[in-house]
Amino acid sequence: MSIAILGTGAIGNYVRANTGGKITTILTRPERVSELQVETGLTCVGSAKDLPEGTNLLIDCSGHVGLAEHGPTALARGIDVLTVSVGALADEDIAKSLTEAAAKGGGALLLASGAIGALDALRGARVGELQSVTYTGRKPPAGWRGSPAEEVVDLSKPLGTAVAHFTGSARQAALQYPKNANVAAAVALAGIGLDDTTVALIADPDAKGNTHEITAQGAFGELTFTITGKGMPENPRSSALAAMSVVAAVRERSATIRFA
Ligand SMILES: NC(=O)C1=CN([C@@H]2O[C@H](COP(=O)(O)OP(=O)(O)OC[C@H]3O[C@@H](n4cnc5c(N)ncnc54)[C@H](OP(=O)(O)O)[C@@H]3O)[C@@H](O)[C@H]2O)C=CC1
Ligand SMILES: O=C([O-])CC(=O)C(=O)O
Repeated sequence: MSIAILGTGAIGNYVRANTGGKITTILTRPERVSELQVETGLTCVGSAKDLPEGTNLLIDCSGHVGLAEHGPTALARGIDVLTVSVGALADEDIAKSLTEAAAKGGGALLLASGAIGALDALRGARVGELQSVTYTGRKPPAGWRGSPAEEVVDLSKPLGTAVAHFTGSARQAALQYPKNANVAAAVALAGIGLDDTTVALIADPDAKGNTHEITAQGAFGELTFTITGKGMPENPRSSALAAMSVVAAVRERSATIRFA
């Protein structure tokens, strides 16, 4: 298996450090190719067109823009793309370009479970009638820096109480919070879709970590799921589990017994 990675931030570096040398190529911004090559000793390229022949997996840990820029080219070359940037699919143009490239080239877009769980249960539950799914994302105030939460609440001052700075659909959440609501999109895509999944995003001074909660009702019964994830030291906005879920997906790719 020949694997490339896009993104050398908190998630990308964790993934590279925990996949036992399986990642041999870094796809980066063109201006960073030489510097990263010296720093890592790996093959570095500035475009998905230049990924070495034989690459069969590109791991995207870069965010929506990186997936939109490079995903279609990789998929059109028949390279599978495993992504954490799930919320990018809320943009209909990006979703169309990824879908068409995958259909043309035969690569598959693989969605990492990321910072959340219970997606397997939602996928099963939607086979029966799934009536409602809600997702609530709760992070300490610092976890919302650089997001539209700053237009609603002053994150530089101590918050006395929890503030819900967004309520709406998973599609709106994913489009407005590209660095914070990939989980909302994943819940929606596993369940009743981006427009019918109800989302609330909360800055909470008492939050013990990045808390994600799902409730669902349907023919299967009822589901409540809560996880409080630790933020990554390099980027408290991103939960460590998001990076771990990518490592798990890479490890399981070559396993003969694995979850379907
Ligand atoms: N599915 C899930 O559960 C989760 C998904 N995410 C998603 O993962 C993304 C990455 O998270 P994290 O690692 O913490 O973020 P970081 O900001 O730490 O790292 C992002 C990395 O991606 C690179 N990058 C961004 N855009 C491009 C581009 N257009 N071309 C090439 N490289 C690019 C950055 O490079 P540079 O420094 O040059 O900008 C940087 O190396 C988040 O933005 C979010 O969308 C995050 C958490 C959970
Ligand atoms: O890492 C998290 O806790 C969730 C996150 O940022 C996202 O969904 O984009």
